[in-house]
Amino acid sequence: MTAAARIVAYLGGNGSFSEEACRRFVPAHQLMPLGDFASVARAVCQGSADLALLPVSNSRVGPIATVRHLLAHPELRVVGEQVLGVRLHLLGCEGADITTIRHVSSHPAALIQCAPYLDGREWIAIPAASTSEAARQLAASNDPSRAAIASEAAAAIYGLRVLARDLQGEAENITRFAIVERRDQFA
Ligand SMILES: O=C(O)C(=O)C[C@]1(C(=O)O)C=C[C@@H](O)C=C1
Repeated sequence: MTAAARIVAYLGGNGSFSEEACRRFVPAHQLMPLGDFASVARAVCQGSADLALLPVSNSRVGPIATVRHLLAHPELRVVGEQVLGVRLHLLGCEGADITTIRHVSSHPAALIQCAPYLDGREWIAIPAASTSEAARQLAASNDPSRAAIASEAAAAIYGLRVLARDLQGEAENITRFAIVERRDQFA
């Protein structure tokens, strides 16, 4: 990564794991949250962002196919990699507890990471654009039959309660992030 980079694009809004990765691994950069991985990659290709952080693989899920595909774009190059430990919690609104939940929403990668916890529960899993978006939508719905799987930071930001902690279980749950630049940026 070069010293000249200033704007970093990433998936999610406040409280996403990608945001946590940005704050840790590329601090002092201006954050540009976007709604999906393709928009993040496009922002770097088109020059509206100087770099991007994208999750490339997870210790439970394996490679994140969509992101691998985007990173094959000839205008992009990976300039660094960092790993983030991911702790996933079940969040609910006021009045919710484990017995009121019927639907659970999160990013598909997070839902897979929690499969051992979710298996055997008769909850309907609803994919969301990111863990933080699942938390934001839950807070807006204020519906005690719904839950989101997201970070502790997302619980605080969206005023949600943590109903159950560490759904990823005890084994290490690590997501590897790629730091990406436009290939010709400093040519
Ligand atoms: O949804 C988020 O919070 C993200 O940053 C995405 C993402 C991913 O796609 O792997 C990042 C880290 C975790 O593995 C779960 C979700």
